[in-house]
Amino acid sequence: MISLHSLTKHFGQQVAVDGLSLEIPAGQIVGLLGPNGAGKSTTLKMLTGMLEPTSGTAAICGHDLRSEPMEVKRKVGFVPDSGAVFESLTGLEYLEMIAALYGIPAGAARERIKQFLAFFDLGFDVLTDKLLGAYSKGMRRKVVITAALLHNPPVVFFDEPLDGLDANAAVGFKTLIQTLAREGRTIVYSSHVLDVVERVCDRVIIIDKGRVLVDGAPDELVKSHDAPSLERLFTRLTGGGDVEQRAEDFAKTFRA
Ligand SMILES: Nc1ncnc2c1ncn2[C@@H]1O[C@H](COP(=O)(O)OP(=O)(O)OP(=O)(O)O)[C@@H](O)[C@H]1O
Repeated sequence: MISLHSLTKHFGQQVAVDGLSLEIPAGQIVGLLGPNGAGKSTTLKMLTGMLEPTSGTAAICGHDLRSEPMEVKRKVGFVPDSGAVFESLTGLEYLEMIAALYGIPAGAARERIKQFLAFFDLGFDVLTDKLLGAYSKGMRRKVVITAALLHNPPVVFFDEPLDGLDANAAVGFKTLIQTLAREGRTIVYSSHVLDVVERVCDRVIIIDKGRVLVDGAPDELVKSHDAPSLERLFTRLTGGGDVEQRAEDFAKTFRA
C-alpha cells in the first residue's frame, strides 16, 4: 500500500532522511517514532507531496510520488503536527473548501461534516460562529482531523494527532483509527506518546538521523531487546539511557 524506495531528503549539507526503504501493507497501523529532529515530519511531508525528495521515491496505492503526484494526493489524508489552517475562515468554510478541492458534492460534504461533528460530540454552530483563528487548540485539531478524512482516503498520515484533544476525544480517536485499519485503511502514526503507540500500533519503526533503527511489532521488539517497555527501548536506542540521572543532577543545580 505504501512503498518507500531509498527515500532521501537533504536540506543543504544536512541529511534529514537518509535512504528509507519500507513496505507497509494495507490495514496496518504503523507508529513512526524517533527523537526530535530524527526526520519523521520530513518523511511524512514527502509522502504527502508537501516536500520534494532529494533522491529516491515512494509509491502510494501503486501511484508514484514523482510521476503521479495528484493521484497520490487523492489517496492520502494528512494531519500535520502544526495544525495549520486558514485562520480567517470559519470551520465550515474551511471544510467546505477542502471538500470542493477533493471534488465532493456540496450536499454529500455537508452530510459527512455533520457525521464528524456527531463523532466529536459537537453542535453545528461551533463550525459557523467563529473564525478558525479564534478556535481552541483541541477544536482546531478536530477540524484538521475532519479535513484529513473527509474524502475517505485509503492511506492516512497522522503527525502527533492527539495533541490538544481532550481525554474523551482521544479515546474516540484511538478507536476510530483501529476500526479504519480493520476495514483496510493504512495508517502511519507519528507521535512521542509512546504508551499510546504501544497500545494502538501493529508495528513500530524507530528512526534516528533519517535511518531505521528497529522495525517490528511493539511487543516483539520489547521482548527481543529485553526491554521493560517501548519507552525504555526507545531511550536505550536513541541515546537517552541516562536521561533520569541527568535530570536528577540538573534538578540539584536549582538548590539555593
Ligand atoms: N525546511 C527545513 N529547512 C532546513 N532544515 C529542515 C527543514 N525541515 C526540517 N529540517 C531539519 O531536518 C531534520 C529533521 O527534521 P524533522 O522535522 O523531520 O524531524 P522530526 O523527527 O519530525 O522532529 P520532531 O520530533 O522534533 O518534530 C532536523 O534537523 C530539522 O532541523
